[in-house]
Amino acid sequence: MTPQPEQYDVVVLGAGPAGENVADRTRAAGLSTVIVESQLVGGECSYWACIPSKALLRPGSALAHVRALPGAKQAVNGGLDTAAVLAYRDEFTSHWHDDGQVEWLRSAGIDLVRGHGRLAGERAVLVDDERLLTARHAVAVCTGSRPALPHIPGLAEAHPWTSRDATSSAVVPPRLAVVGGGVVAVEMAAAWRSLGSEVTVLARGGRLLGRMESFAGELVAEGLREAGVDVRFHTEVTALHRDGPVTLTLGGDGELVADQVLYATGRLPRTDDIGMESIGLSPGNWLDVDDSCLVKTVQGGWLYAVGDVNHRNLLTHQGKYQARIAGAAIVARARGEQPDTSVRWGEYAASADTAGPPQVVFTEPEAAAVGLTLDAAERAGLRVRAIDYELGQVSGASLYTDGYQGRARIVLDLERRVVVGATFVGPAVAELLHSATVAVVGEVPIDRLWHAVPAFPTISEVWLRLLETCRDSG
Ligand SMILES: Cc1cc2nc3c(=O)[nH]c(=O)nc-3n(C[C@H](O)[C@H](O)[C@H](O)COP(=O)(O)OP(=O)(O)OC[C@H]3O[C@@H](n4cnc5c(N)ncnc54)[C@H](O)[C@@H]3O)c2cc1C
Ligand SMILES: NC(=O)c1ccc[n+]([C@@H]2O[C@H](COP(=O)([O-])OP(=O)(O)OC[C@H]3O[C@@H](n4cnc5c(N)ncnc54)[C@H](O)[C@@H]3O)[C@@H](O)[C@H]2O)c1
Repeated sequence: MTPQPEQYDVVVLGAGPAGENVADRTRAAGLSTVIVESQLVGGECSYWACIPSKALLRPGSALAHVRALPGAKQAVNGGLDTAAVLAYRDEFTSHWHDDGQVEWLRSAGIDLVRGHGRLAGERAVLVDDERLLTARHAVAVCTGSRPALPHIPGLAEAHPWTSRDATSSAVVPPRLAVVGGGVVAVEMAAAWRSLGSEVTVLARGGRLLGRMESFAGELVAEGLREAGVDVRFHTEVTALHRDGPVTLTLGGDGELVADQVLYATGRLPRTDDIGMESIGLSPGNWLDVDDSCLVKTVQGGWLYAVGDVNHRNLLTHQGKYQARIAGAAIVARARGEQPDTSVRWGEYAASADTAGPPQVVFTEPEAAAVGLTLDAAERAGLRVRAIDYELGQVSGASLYTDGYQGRARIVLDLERRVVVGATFVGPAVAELLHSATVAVVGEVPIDRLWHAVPAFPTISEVWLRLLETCRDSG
């Protein structure tokens, strides 16, 4: 029997950072809003991704900085306290309980329905076949993504770790093999190495962090190797066999035995079991959206897809940004307005998604980038120039740690004389990134940047050095 419909203005499917922020915006504007969640309110980010991974990484990076600082290093008598690091991580995930986030929903006036939601035709979501939620104005699909595992003989039987296990394990594997050369691979390799695992990274390509400038991957590989990680390139895993430990067969390069293997080989959309067929769409695909996150192939202006599930940028801050834009568009359309989603940097267009989003990789050294790489800018047809500077030559950096190593690059658009991309790699560069984001998004003319004076002696003085290098080299 079909349950009685419960009508809301907005139904949000998935309570990760994207879903929470859509709901926040629509509810704050006075639209009745319900959110459906099958696991924990807060999503992957809070419990199996950003938060636990950064809690695992931070102690190792703090220790590395102290160990590189004369006077302070003498105070260090041992390594990390593994139990204390894992306890710190567990605190940050609230021991995998979502009471705090449920309370936030309640205080914001957003209704929560727990269970697995599926679209049930236009403007309707059926939860566990028990409750039927209908939406007067919009349904927002915010179901996120999950790890993609390749088809390799023996992989399923080897019970590999995915990002979920790598961020929540209570046990440090003595030997950890990490397959992949992207962000999850390098961050988790760094974290578990700092906790004592013998880590081997198996990258099938010739570099790490393929979406960043190539020097970022090179410096991160160097940092991993200095920490004792065995980083191997052009290495393909062709089969796995678990017999207690797991044996990985490496195409053309023998075998590797490990206690655990992490597969960090990208993501798939969680759209395979959300009722896509009920609205004429195929399950299992990323949802293609316009700049206000409205699903392009669905008529009637009621279906939005926000966050990882639309594949624009798989990052929490971009999902939250899209949610603010989509929320504004839903509210405007609910008021009968026609929001103009074509205005770049306008209220209803997630333009920053396509300008190159900011991202920090929290390894040691950190890699932080925003906007276009030199290659991407050239491929986009821009006439550009890269300006590089060694970060270790900046006073603030040399004071930060002894023997500071790092590099900065800005990509300058020679026609418009604005910065279209920036990359910083080095210890503690994460907090530098927002200065670059403001310069890129604000399209600040390089002549005006001379007046943005960085304080002495901070690492930010690299901006001045980059401008001087640009001037001196014509
Ligand atoms: C190890 C790791 C580390 C990361 N670190 C960072 C970082 O430092 N910074 C950063 O910006 N990004 C990071 N990311 C990426 C970030 O986690 C994602 O971009 C972000 O979580 C996406 O948010 P979302 O709301 O789209 O989806 P999710 O966080 O995946 O949330 C989706 C929610 O929907 C629920 N759901 C799914 N299907 C249904 C259904 N049918 N019914 C009901 N509920 C459903 C899920 O249970 C989940 O709670 C990391 C990712 C990984 C894997
Ligand atoms: N600090 C952060 O911002 C942060 C941290 C972690 C994850 N994330 C986000 O999460 C997303 C997922 O991260 P990820 O590292 O899983 O994906 P990714 O796309 O960054 O990297 C996937 C890696 O796996 C490799 N790969 C793919 N298929 C393979 C196969 N069959 N065999 C061997 N290697 C294979 C790719 O070449 C690549 O090196 C990313 O888009 C990232 O933006 C962000």
